[in-house]
Amino acid sequence: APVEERDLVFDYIVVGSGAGGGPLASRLARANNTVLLIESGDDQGQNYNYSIPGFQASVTQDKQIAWDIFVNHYQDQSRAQRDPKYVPGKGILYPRAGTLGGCVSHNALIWITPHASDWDNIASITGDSSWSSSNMQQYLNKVYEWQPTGPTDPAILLKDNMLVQHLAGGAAVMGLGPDPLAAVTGLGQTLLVDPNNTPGRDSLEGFYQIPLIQRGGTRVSVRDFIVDTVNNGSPLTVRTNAHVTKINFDTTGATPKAIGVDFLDGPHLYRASPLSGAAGTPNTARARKEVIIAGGSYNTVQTLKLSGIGPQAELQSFGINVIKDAPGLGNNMQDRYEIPVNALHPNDFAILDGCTFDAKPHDKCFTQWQNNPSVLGLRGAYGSDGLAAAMAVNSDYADNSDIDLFIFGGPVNFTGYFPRWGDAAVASHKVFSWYTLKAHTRNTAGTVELRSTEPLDTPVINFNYFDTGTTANDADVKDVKALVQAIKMSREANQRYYNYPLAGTNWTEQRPGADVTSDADLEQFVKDQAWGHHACCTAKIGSTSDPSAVLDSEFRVIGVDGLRVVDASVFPRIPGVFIQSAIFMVSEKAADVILNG
Ligand SMILES: Cc1cc2nc3c(=O)[nH]c(=O)nc-3n(C[C@H](O)[C@H](O)[C@H](O)COP(=O)(O)OP(=O)(O)OC[C@H]3O[C@@H](n4cnc5c(N)ncnc54)[C@H](O)[C@@H]3O)c2cc1C
Repeated sequence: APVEERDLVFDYIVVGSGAGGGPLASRLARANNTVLLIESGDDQGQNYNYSIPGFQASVTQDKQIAWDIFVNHYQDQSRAQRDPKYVPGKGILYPRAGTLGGCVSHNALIWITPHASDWDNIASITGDSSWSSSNMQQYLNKVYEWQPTGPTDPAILLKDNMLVQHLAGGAAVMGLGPDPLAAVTGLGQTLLVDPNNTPGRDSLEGFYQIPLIQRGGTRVSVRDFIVDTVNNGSPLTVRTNAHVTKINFDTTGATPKAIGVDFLDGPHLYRASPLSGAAGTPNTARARKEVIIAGGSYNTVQTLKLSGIGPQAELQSFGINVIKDAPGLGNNMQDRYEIPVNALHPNDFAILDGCTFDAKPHDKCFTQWQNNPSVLGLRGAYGSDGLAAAMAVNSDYADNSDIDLFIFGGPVNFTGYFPRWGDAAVASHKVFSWYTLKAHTRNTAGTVELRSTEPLDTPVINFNYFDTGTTANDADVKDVKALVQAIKMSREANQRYYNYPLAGTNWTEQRPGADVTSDADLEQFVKDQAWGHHACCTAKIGSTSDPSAVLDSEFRVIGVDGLRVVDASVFPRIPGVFIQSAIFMVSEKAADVILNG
């Protein structure tokens, strides 16, 4: 064989370097296995959009990083059009990242660890007690070996009196309102409370700081763990600018066995990238032991389907040779629902003075961030992701005692995702948003289907929101009503702002808007304008007797040898409040299962 081909034989091939693939590939290589990590994007670690937490909105627009995926919340286009974020002919923008570190390299950095019930549910579905919450704790400890976390320094927030007024209003709604005369110091105390490390935190309502994946005000995460793994001499080969098109199987035995992948070399090949257009150069790699797919909830499904694993009828309709009928693949997709309350002031928030969010010489906040490289408290607004603190709530519609509403606030004009949303989020310095993330959503009706057999095409993604999705046991009604409760709490926080007269100006509500008051109108607002960004569960782990399960409890694709999936798609039910910590833990667990059986 030519030298090149011999070079591309590894113990393990991992496809995708995000939350699922990055830690796993690093761990396998640190245990002295040769690993090929194939990533469609490239390394943007030196790009300020990556490293500055305050650029978490701008980074999703960075052409070097962005995968602009468009999805349908509703298939009925007349209904879809009710959302001002809708783009005719395309749908709703769902930002993804094609870069080293995956979406962890462009996300909002928020670090909230999963609920115990998330893991105990998998243990109970599969009968595999290694998924119990008590056993999963060790994997969180392993994540903390490489993942630093910490909140924004409260001192930064407390310098802005108008911001203090708003946050104190939120604390007051949660029964933790400081004495109006000592709002700054009282709020300072409240903001020391860590939502991940408070006893009983899964169900403890309160007002919390928001931990971020950062060290000293710089984003640090999966990308850095991968780079450190290469630099410490572990046998990890990272092949960036390489897009996997197909998994190859040996079908001579009784069970098909994954033996490698075909891929295309070249930058920005995937058509979700604004820089796409090139066709790439075909290449192939072989795995001695296993192939692990970690392309994320959309791309893992696409890659498996193109390779002959998926619902038989769908594969046959595209003329794809069926390796394994997996009726559940691409179904069961879940996501949060999120919704804002935006309040507009006549004047700017002081914390944003001089911030132009472009790292140009006139960007005073950038200069401050750059001149104080390691002291978080001195780095100013850009050391934060702009989201200051959160109300954690168990809504009246929750199925158990776990927190199911996370209502976070900050001086950001956030209304969801649409083209150039990142510019809109920071262009005005006059808007405060309380914005709710609904955890433990009940809709499992989302789907990812092939658009064509062209691997560089994006798939067709339907979320089937609310009443067009899961409706059994009033699932949709309860989710809507919980979100309406959150809007009311956000509005109450904005009212209580006036209890803390620190010279903040009067606000007017931009969205939902003063005229949207009845429950019926608020419910309609939620249905029209909610969005999500934690898509998951498209290749679920399940009991081997469940025909819709795609993976067994050890991440193996059921009915195929040498092939696992390790990313956001593996969850049977959407975990916790934020998802990256749960995926990192899954990735560490997968490494343990593969290395130690
Ligand atoms: C805008 C945004 C903000 C977010 N904010 C937060 C937050 O604050 N906190 C939180 O907990 N979660 C957040 N999330 C969610 C979280 O970042 C993702 O859920 C998580 O990164 C998903 O991990 P993954 O491994 O499944 O996929 P990804 O992280 O998307 O990684 C998949 C990787 O695979 C690569 N890939 C895909 N297909 C191929 C192929 N065929 N060949 C080669 N490479 C391929 C992609 O380029 C990508 O790098 C956010 C998500 C978004 C979109």
